[in-house]
Order: sequence, then structure tokens, then C-alpha cells
Amino acid sequence: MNADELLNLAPVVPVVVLEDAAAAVPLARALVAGGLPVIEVTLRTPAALEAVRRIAAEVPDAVVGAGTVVRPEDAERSLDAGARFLVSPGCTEALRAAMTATGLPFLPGIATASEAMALLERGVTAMKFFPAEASGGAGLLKSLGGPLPQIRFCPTGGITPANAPGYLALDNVGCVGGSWLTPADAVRAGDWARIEELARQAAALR
Ligand SMILES: O=C(O)C(=O)C[C@H](O)[C@H](O)COP(=O)(O)O
Repeated sequence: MNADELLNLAPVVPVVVLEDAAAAVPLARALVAGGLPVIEVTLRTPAALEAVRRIAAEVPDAVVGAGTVVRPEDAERSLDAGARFLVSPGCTEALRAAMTATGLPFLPGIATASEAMALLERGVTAMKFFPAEASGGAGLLKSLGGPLPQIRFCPTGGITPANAPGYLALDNVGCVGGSWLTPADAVRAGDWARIEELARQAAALR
């Protein structure tokens, strides 16, 4: 799978923060059952890598990746845990090199034309647009599509069921990402039925 294929797997990528790795497998099963197989586990908690490991081992229909990859060493550690893709909120040359070295598809974050062009010079054509709403939203992406039509994006940050269709209608958007599918209270309560239903609604967005 390359990064462009990753963007085509599902219209919405749930961005997940897990405090407890024990929730990882039932959570991933609920998302897959709802029709969202691509799952980004953010490396924001001590439990994150173990969560990736468990989903990779126990939920074969999920495509689990690591998000919030911000330090070069996060890339290799995510690969070792079984991540199948990497996502970063922004990018540096050292981070790009580390993500490339894993051989995994990755979506480096950008918010401006210059950031996108720096990655394009390195052969990267699939990127995360972050923080999407705060940086100019669908209008900015539409504008970037004029001079930079070869780049495709996964906008993330402030995406909701209400504004997602506006992004998904753009030629240069493959999918959107968001945390709304896994509300912290639902995860804490183990309310997998609610998460499955949120996933089902999101899977129908396109
Ligand atoms: O952790 C990362 O790698 C990020 O870049 C940030 C996340 O993608 C956003 O925080 C999700 O945004 P919301 O859906 O608005 O909650």
C-alpha cells in the first residue's frame, strides 16, 4: 500500500487517543464493524504503542497506523509496534527521512503552500492538512489544488460530520480525519455500540 492508496481506503480516518490499551481491540472492532477500517492511534499517551500492537495482532480487518509522530524515533517505534502507516501534524527534514526509512506510507502534516512544496520536492504527494479548519479549511485546499494538483490530502483538525462533505467533494481530498468518532466518554465507558454507530454514519458521508 502506498500513501495514495491509503487515502482511498475509507472516507474518514478516526483519530484515536487511548489512555488504556485494553480498550484498543474492542474500539477497533467497533470502528471496523461500522465501516471505518483505517484507524490512527495518536502517540499522545503511554498506552499508544501497546494499543497499536494489540490492534495489529488481533483485529486483522483494521488498518492501524500511528499518529502524532513528531520525533524521528517515533517512526521506527511505530513500525516495530505493527503500524501500517504514519501521520504527523507537521514535518521536518529529519522526520521525513525517518518516516521514509520505515518503508511505510506516511502522511506528513502541512498547512501552507511552501510546506507542501518542500515535501513535493522530496517526492511526497500525499499529505495531511493540519489544522484544517483553523488554517483556512476547504477553501485553502481548493486554492492549493490550482497550482499543486498533484498533491492529495487528508484534512484533519476541526472536521465534523457537518463540514466533512465539503472537503470530500474536493478533487485533492482522499479522506478526512477526526476525533469525533471516538468521544472520550464513550471510550471510557466502553460504549462500543455508540462508536460503531458514529462510524456507520461517517462511512456513509461519501
Ligand atoms: O495528533 C496529531 O497527529 C494531530 O495532528 C492532531 C489530530 O489529528 C487532531 O487533533 C484531530 O483533530 P480533531 O478531530 O479536531 O480533534
